[in-house]
Amino acid sequence: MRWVIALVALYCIFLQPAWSEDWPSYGLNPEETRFSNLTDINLDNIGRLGFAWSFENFVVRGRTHRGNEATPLMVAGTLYFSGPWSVVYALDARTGTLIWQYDPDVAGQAARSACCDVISRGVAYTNDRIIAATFDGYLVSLNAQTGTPVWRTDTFTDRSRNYSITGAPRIAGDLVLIGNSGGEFGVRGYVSAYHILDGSLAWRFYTVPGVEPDISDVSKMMRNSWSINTDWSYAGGGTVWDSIVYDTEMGRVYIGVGNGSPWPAWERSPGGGDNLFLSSLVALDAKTGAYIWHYQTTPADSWDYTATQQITLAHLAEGNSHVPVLIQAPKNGYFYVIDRRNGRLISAEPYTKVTWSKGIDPDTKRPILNEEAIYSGKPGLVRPAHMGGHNWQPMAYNPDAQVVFLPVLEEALEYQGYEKDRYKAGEIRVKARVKQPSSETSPLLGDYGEGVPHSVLKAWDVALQKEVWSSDPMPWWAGGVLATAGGLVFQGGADGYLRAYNAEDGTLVAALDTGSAIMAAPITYRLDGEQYIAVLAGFGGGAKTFPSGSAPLQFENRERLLVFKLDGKQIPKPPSRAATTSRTSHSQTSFDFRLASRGQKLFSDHCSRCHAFKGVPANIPSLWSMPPELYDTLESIVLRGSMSYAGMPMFADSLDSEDIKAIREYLLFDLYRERKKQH
Ligand SMILES: O=C(O)c1cc(C(=O)O)c2c(n1)C(=O)C(=O)c1cc(C(=O)O)[nH]c1-2
Ligand SMILES: [Ca+2]
Repeated sequence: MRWVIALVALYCIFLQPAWSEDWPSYGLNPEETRFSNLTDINLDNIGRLGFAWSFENFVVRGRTHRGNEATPLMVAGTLYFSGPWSVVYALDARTGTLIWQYDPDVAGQAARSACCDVISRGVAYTNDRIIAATFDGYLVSLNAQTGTPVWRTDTFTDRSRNYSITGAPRIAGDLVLIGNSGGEFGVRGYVSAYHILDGSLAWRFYTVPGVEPDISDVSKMMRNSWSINTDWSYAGGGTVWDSIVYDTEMGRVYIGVGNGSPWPAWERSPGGGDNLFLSSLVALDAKTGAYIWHYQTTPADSWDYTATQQITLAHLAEGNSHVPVLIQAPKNGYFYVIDRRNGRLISAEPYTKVTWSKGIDPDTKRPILNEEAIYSGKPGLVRPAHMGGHNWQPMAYNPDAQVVFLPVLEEALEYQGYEKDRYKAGEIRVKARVKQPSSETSPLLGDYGEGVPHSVLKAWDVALQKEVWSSDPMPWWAGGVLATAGGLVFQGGADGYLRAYNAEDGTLVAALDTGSAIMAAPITYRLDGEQYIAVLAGFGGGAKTFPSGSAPLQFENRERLLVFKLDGKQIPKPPSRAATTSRTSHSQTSFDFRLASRGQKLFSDHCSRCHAFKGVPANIPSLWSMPPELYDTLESIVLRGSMSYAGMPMFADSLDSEDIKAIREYLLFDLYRERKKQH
């Protein structure tokens, strides 16, 4: 008996992975499980969790606070993370003292290419280097001790298109991999691998065909899945904007590919076709980038059903053998288990209510399309909605229990085709719009429409492909997840709570009110014998307006890093939110109604993708509550970029002086009308 214990002890000392106390990569380990083996904080003492310290000194431009989506890294006592505008921070992980900060000075104009805020999901660490990707497309290697740049390389192939980067780079041996974003603007997706040593390009893989002739069998295979009438001025889409995973066992990387440009397949590729590799998982040789296999989750996608969501590597029993699998819950509502060796679909089951499809055909392994989801010539009511049943918010996987803890979005929206296609560089090019189900369509949802939108956390048995438990509903757009061997699952919420659940049965065991909406995933680390939980807070990203029940309706939306430990203190909250009322003392009293009505349309086409409509609370400043003098300087702001540093880009390529007069007329007329009503 004693030698068994000794062996176990030896195992613990020597075979414990090196990352047991650090958090050295985006998903904790190469498999990206986000399951930590730390147990100091556990089910018995979770009630004692409290506040340790916070870091609040983020680079903020102008009045606009942005979202925080990064997963911090903790390596040898230092925390590394990226915030809005791709600024990288290195902090003492015990105290929160800033060690260095690297600001890549992303041009404010780059915000023009943001579908979903100027955010960043994190950095990579390897051999005393921090590798960061900037929103405007550069990959930078920094000395981890000092933050001094070692090399910097431009990852964009075509700067006339609206590419951006929000995803975290991933390390694969001596290479670093990075994709990009812009699927909503008309770009051609690709992933690039660079040598860590000097930043030189090792390989690049395009996810959709280009305009050049096809030389390889893979590009011919892709091409054959697109119509010959494809309008390549949209460039196809297929951005690799989030998940890339390195399989150390097989020397491969798996990439998750995004939606097409434009969204409706019938507009994109008239005449049909699956449009490879949109909405697909693709396996590539890590050293060369050569194609190995793919599995397309949503053939001919028309709903922004990206397959960019987190990919986690696992092993599952199948008969008598152990199969290396990858698991993913993409936006489209199905949970996939795929054989890593060959891309074979092992199983797929809906993790939320799904209306666009009636299941996966067991023979063809393809989804069975529900024709009602097609919105050509009529609205299509679809669940999940375009933000997905699951978005970028990371999930966690306990490999022993074979259970995933998944942040799920419950939402249904109505899609409509949108003729607008006045192609100006820098405009959203999706040719579709989404709206709340109308009185005409919502009865069609039946019980599929109940209580949406909201968030839930689900425990999902990967082997059985079924739900184990589900949390109570939370405000929409809840955060990423961390699971620990202490029997706990952590998740932040838009309502500002950091919650801990009993992993086995989903009982809520702690709920700490931080006053700050949390979208990012928590991490945990251990230093000097003390376990910490750290999470970035701050609302933004693809969620533009503050959801009902969310913290920023009550407290100022601020970027924060919050760190917790046992027997901590009371959590300080941000200041109460200043009331934002429509107000101006502008003196204009007579209006040109035709001009104002044109302005309303221009606002909707160009401004509303960032600025919310009147009365809707959001973190991008409202155009209904500007200081009066700004209404008279709109032209210099919009056409000459006088506020571009703050992230209000120049629109001289798509709007002119007459347009600005119209937008101004609309806003001032609306404010005047309101003032009249009040008197
Ligand atoms: O197609 C794309 O290139 C692309 C990029 C991004 C991004 O990089 O943030 C998002 C999306 N799509 C997207 O569809 C989406 O729902 C989304 C949410 C968020 C976010 O940060 O909250 N980004 C993105
Ligand atoms: Ca997208």
